[in-house]
Amino acid sequence: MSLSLKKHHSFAGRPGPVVILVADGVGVAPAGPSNAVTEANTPTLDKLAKQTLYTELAAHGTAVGLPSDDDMGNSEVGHNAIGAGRIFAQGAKLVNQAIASGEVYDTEVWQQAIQHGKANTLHLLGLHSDGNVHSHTQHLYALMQKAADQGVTECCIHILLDGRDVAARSALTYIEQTESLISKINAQYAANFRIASGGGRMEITMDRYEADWDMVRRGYHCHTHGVGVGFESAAQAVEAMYEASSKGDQYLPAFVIEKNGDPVGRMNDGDAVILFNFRGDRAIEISLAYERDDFAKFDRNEHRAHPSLFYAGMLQYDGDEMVPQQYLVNPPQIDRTMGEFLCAEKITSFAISETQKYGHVTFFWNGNRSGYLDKSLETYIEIPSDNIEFNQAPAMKAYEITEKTVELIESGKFRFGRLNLANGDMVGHTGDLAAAIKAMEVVDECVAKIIRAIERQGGVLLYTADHGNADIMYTEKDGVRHPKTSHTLSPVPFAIVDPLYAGEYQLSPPTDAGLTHIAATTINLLGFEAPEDYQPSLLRFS
Ligand SMILES: O=C(O)[C@@H](CO)OP(=O)(O)O
Ligand SMILES: [Mn+2]
Ligand SMILES: [Mn+2]
Repeated sequence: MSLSLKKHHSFAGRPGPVVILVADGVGVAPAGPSNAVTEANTPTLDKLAKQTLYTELAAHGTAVGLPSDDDMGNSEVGHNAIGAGRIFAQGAKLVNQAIASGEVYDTEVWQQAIQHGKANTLHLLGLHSDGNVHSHTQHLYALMQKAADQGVTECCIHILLDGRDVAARSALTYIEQTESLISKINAQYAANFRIASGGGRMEITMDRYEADWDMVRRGYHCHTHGVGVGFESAAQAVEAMYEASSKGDQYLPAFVIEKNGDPVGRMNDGDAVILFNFRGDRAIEISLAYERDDFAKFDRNEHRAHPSLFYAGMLQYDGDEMVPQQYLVNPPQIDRTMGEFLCAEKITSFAISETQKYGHVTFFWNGNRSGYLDKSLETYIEIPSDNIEFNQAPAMKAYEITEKTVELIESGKFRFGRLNLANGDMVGHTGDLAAAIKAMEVVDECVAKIIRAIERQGGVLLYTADHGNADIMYTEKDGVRHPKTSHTLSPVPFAIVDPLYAGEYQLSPPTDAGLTHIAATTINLLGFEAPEDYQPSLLRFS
């Protein structure tokens, strides 16, 4: 199918650029003391929610290609949906299907992993929860059971504690479930399955967008060479770390399970390693560390020589850079994204965010493609994020992103642009209500500044979010508040700020309006008819 767009039948577009502002993690939930969005003083956002050109969009579950409507949204599926204008079955669903059909075990990669596991040891590494954003323990359990059924007796599980997609201190629940399957398998097959190492996902292994390679270094040495504080069991490790500080699971340090002072599961030559995460952003760096011969981001031989391993991912996390080379399930094939259509029409555009969300407005936006679609038309800008817990600096880099965005809008060089303000999400994940309120006030100020630039240029601003987070900061049970660090199932706001608006169109959202409807809407506002197979525009033109 061709990538060219037809001129719109009635709307020629505005003189200034169309800009999409994604306020990451800012959903719409009932007002109340746990809602940082409504508790914050946000005059600009309040005004947007009251205008006629305002609606709310579904941002979770089947509307964004997840297995069920119990699945909260996340940045990957949210930005994929906004950029692609259609619903694609996402990693979580594709892995469920491949496991249910047994297809995953027919792959050459699985069979080779089993050969290595039978001759040596199979290592399964990944995020250890049922959050279904990066991974799901049911996937881990299916792989463990199948490996055992196929004759693997030596298997090490390396667990990354979550507390970010699930309750802040829920690691012990998942450890208990995993230990119980381990006991069952070990009894059934006289096998030696065991948890070998672990640590909090924001402390080791799962860095993204090269924000902090040291995290990956710590995780690599922990899982591979057994470097970390030693404990007799994972439960004991977590209990001891809970005693020692008030940190949630995501921030707990690296630990190693030892027997008589020796790690129970170092990686050795000839072993197989499977990373069972399905989402890409936080899986790419550790994959590079395991599979690239010329890897140079840190010294893998610092403690012991880097072993020769058979490495595979659950999915291929980056199809352009082919990371990893070996994988079990084909990733979603997201084609014909909005960016490709706009480039084909020679529309100039910018994308900007800080490191933590930079790949969201580029890689995820473009259907998981690395790099520029067309460098002569696009400008991508990354403002470096700080490596701290973001409740300590809830403004993050929002002011810097805003200042640069205003400059890009006013340069007159761009017809389209998108930016992501990370605050609602990254501060929301810390579970710190006061900081999240502050974060929302910063977002409000930044939105106001961007609106003024749009007004000066006669452009259009689309204000929205990719999923909820800051809109529910705690839950309450028996009078006790439990911080909620995860995303929410909330819809997200969608407001059009069009200073030259003269009634040329009305907002007319279908009942199932979701993030995938933004692309066609944007294309209309740029003066084109949307591609026929896109989810329909939210606008009706008179
Ligand atoms: O931090 C992350 O990796 C996820 C939560 O697991 O958040 P987001 O989808 O907003 O990037
Ligand atoms: Mn997000
Ligand atoms: Mn998030």
